[in-house]
Amino acid sequence: MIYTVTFNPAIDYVIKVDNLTLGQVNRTTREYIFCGGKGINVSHLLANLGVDSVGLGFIAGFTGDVIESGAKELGFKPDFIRVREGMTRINVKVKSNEESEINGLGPVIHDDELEQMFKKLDELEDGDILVLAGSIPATLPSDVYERIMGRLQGKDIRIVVDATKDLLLNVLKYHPFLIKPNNHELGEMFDVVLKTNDEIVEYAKKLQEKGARNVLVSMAGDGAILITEEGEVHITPCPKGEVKNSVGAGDSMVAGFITGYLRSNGDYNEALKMGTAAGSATAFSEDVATGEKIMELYKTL
Ligand SMILES: Nc1ncnc2c1ncn2[C@@H]1O[C@H](COP(=O)(O)OP(=O)(O)OP(=O)(O)O)[C@@H](O)[C@H]1O
Ligand SMILES: O=P(O)(O)OC[C@@]1(O)O[C@H](CO)[C@@H](O)[C@@H]1O
Repeated sequence: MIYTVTFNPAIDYVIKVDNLTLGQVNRTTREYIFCGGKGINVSHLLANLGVDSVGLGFIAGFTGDVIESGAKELGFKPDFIRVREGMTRINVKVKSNEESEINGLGPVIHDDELEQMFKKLDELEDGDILVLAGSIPATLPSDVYERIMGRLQGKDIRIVVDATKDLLLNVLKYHPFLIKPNNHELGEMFDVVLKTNDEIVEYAKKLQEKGARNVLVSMAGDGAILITEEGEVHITPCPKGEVKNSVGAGDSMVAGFITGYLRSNGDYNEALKMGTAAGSATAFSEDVATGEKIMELYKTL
């Protein structure tokens, strides 16, 4: 089974505003509300491709209820832990002349609630896939991803981590199957600005030296570079199209990659192709892309 963990789910409130002006009343011209958070987006896209998954994470308050019922509608099994303090956040994504995001704090997670999550994850079995994606609420210890991976050591579980900076760097010693920084995040980890594909490959390999197995570096409209555990470098451009909402493109890429990898019995070219199709299909959609849209783009790659 594939399990996704979203420590800090969100309702994404995506609004379009003409010429956003700070300090004034602005009015939306379009608005959308989606169930979000990185792991949830991964489960959503997997469901759109007909792949089953279980969504784990913490929810709270009435916004948490929306996430729970939303998950069922989106087609994956919710197994969230309801926490007692605070509420699931609402993240605001403003599309104007520029794209801006305001991501909320999320609820307070107490030690006993975190322990419940550890217990659930202890039940994972050989052959399962675990996706740890997104930020963690400020009330949680910053080594929580490391602690999860440490507990699962010794089991044959492929772990995918989509996180930034120290959250990601600190788990590399546990040899995650896949990590997916974007090119900017990769540069930030080493305090450099990466401009060329050669530089991206060089720094992605440094993450492998630290323990990562496969490193997938996404580059928004410029495609992606995969460095496999065998040291092969695959570079893929991405399809061109009208970008409608790139929120969740990275999560879609992760879900597409997993689907392509599983369906082809471990062919990394296929995984990258499906990942690229899924990422771009979401960028060209208002919400996480449908299976039809993904397969349409996949055929063009
Ligand atoms: N403008 C675009 N045009 C075409 N494809 C895109 C575009 N933006 C994203 N994609 C697709 O989605 C993939 C992931 O995008 P990106 O690098 O923006 O991930 P990310 O930074 O993790 O995204 P996010 O945090 O918004 O989910 C890209 O490799 C590409 O396949
Ligand atoms: O605050 P985090 O956890 O880093 O990111 C949360 C988030 O921006 O990521 C998803 C897109 O990748 C959105 O659905 C969600 O709002």
